[in-house]
Amino acid sequence: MPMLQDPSLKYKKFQPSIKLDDRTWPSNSLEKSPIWLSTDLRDGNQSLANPMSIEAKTRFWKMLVKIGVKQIEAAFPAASDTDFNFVRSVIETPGLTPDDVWVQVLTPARSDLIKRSFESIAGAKRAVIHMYNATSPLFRDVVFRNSKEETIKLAKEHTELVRTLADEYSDKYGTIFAYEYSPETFTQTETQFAVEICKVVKSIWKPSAEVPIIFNLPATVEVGTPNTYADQIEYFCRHIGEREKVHVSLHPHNDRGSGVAAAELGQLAGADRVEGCVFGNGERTGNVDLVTLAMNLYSQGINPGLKFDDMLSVIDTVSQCTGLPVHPRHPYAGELVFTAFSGSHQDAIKKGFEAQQRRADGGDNIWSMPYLPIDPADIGCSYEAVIRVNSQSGKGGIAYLVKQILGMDLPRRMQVSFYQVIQQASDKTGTEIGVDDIIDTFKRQYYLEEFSTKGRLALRNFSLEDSRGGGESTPSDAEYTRTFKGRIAVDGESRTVDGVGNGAITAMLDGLKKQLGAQLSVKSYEEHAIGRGSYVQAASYVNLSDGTKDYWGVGIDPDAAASGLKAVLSAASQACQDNVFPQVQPLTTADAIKTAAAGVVDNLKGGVNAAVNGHMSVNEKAPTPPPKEDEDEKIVINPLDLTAAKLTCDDAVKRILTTSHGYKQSYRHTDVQLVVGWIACIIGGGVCAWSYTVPFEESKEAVGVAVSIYTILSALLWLHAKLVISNKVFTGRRKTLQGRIETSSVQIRSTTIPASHSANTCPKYEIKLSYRRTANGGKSLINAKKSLSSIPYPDLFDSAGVFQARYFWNFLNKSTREVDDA
Ligand SMILES: CC(=O)SCCNC(=O)CCNC(=O)[C@H](O)C(C)(C)COP(=O)(O)OP(=O)(O)OC[C@H]1O[C@@H](n2cnc3c(N)ncnc32)[C@H](O)[C@@H]1OP(=O)(O)O
Ligand SMILES: CC(C)C(=O)C(=O)O
Repeated sequence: MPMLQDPSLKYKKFQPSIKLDDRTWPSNSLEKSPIWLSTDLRDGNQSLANPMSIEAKTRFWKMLVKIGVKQIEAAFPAASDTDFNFVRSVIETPGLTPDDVWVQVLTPARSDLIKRSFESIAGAKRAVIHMYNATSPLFRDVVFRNSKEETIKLAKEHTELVRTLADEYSDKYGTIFAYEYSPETFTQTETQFAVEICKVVKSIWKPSAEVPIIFNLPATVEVGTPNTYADQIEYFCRHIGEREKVHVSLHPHNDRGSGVAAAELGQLAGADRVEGCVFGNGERTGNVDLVTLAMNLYSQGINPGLKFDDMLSVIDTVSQCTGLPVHPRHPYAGELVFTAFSGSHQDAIKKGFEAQQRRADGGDNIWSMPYLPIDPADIGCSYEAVIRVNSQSGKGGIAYLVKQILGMDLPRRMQVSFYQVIQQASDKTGTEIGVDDIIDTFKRQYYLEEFSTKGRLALRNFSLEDSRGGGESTPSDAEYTRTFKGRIAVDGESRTVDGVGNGAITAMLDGLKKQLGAQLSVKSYEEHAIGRGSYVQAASYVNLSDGTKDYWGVGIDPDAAASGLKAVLSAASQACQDNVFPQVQPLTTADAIKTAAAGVVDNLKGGVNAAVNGHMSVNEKAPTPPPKEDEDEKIVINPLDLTAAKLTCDDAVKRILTTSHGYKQSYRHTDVQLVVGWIACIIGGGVCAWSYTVPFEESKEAVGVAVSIYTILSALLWLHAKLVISNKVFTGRRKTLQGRIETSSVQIRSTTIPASHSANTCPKYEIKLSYRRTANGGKSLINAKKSLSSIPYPDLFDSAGVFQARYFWNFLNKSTREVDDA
């Protein structure tokens, strides 16, 4: 059937029954959090194709308690045995329901169902009996065929029954009862009539200010704009009377998509309490979303009283218990809600983070960030998700990622240049380019880290000599010259290069011109430090020109001059690809193979030279920055003490995996050891102490048994340490959201090989890594791998025994990347 040209032939405009010209709610603002009631396990549950099992409800309940909900509608206990038994279990299971949590149950105004509901909450500490009957004209006429008087009578008589039973159960079990009454379909009910029926209910229940009666005013079906709801709420609040003994509660549904707005305006209009579901599950379009409401308050600087600092685990629990996914655009929780793909958004966010950091350094922590209403870190989301790159992205976003991951702050013009490289790749595939691909491309393009020997030109070693002219006096710039002498690998073949200039870079360019015929000049040069303290490195960016085309190069080195020279060779290597060096012929395939082989040989030679000369050639290591905590702390050990060296590395493994990689360490093995150890001590010590107080004849048997138990437990402890813990230094898990929730678990064992110093072999730190990635709560295996890697201790500790956290960080990252390639 087509949509109607004139929908008024079928649909009537919603007309509220009251006119509130002196409404005050538009001038109010939200200042505090409401009382929250989660109806996930009732309204949320009754609307599922497959209602939750007791196990799922229990898991959900625990999560609700953990995030701080104090009133939870557990079930419609008269509906089914599952619901009834679940209510029994939250009351009877020790530790499941803290003393300050109210267990709420729902019943219609029907005496058999009310009685059954009371049976379900017998023995509860605090219980809310929630009774409803529909009050709107449509329901009165069509569903119940009741007059207004009969409708009031229904509510009155069943409230009397609730009152009687509440007194009875209270006397018997000491339960504190609250009563919630819902004139169901409130928004479609004449508001005056809703007030009238609630006044009758109140007069029977006789509430107190200590335990107020709850009048829940549901938008059972959302039929009007949120302002009409707010008017109805304000009218109700003004006319209900004894306001201090009444909690006005909102129960918005979301049929028009404005459930959140209705709940917020309803609070402005005087409501004290909100009923809803986590992520807005519930009948049809759902109940109002508690996460959005709470986080809206949080983003205005108001503590919502609910904790969502581990949003991923909340998503995990809710989606697994309900079988409903969270939409990627869901406010605050969706996979994409803190992510920018588009260039102008990325640019603004990049600048925003830089400005935020500057303000934070000056002590101002107020969040003020383009496009991001809250700090993703507050709800446990990583910044890595903030910027993702596709064909809509711009230079700013790409530069942001390079800065976040490599610590390199690219000059503006270089951002444009590298952006073009990424743009081309992204245009070609038409898909998103992952962060790893961007970083990999960056390192390949500029010959960094593992690609440092892949350029056609690479620095082996060098020396710089100053010549100052002018005798004793300070030389002028014109008099000051520098001589560069060094070995440069040209397609893997070492050549001597020397040249003179007014600085290191011009001196090297002079050498390249003389020995390789390269006509290159510097257009711009910038450098900055990466890291702090003893880990500081220089990052250099140089822009060279051959007269027609520009080439960018990057260098990183602890020594500023070496970093500048590496940047020159990085740019010159690219110029080589364009054949601007007459003496460097284009590579043939055979050449390429030779070059690759020479690269390997050079690496080996480098190692030998390093061993002989006591230092590495300058182009061999350019590690990325370690986590900040590592930079702040300088760890020094006796470099000959292999145990200390191993322990330092073990500690670094734990620190890096928990901070940089976001793993949560599991302490299960330690807990087992502690518990068994304590039991052994308590039994052994206790029986020994007791045996002193009685004659030997009486105690000898018990002492014998205690000694045997102690010995067995000690043996078990030893076996557990030997066989299960063995060399395990880290076991951890982390959850990530990649369109679905994925769980990665990692286990690392470490050893020193060989275990002691030997004349022929350099001692190494070796790690065995086992990795598993699963989805679907562990049911679907995505990736499971093992790897073995090692690194010589002399690479990790300098001659003074200072731990090189940066190198270790690179080593560990490389090892984890090898297994986590899915
Ligand atoms: C807006 C809401 O979300 S309200 C909560 C809704 N949740 C649920 O319904 C989930 C649990 N419900 C159930 O398990 C069942 O519906 C029960 C146990 C409550 C009742 O089951 P049944 O007795 O089989 O009745 P049924 O489900 O068909 O309900 C409709 C009947 O109840 C009657 N009814 C509804 N409310 C009342 C009331 N307050 N007093 C008396 N009768 C009522 C209806 O008039 C209808 O009676 P009829 O069959 O004589 O016409
Ligand atoms: C029982 C009532 C509060 C209800 O769920 C509704 O009206 O939506």
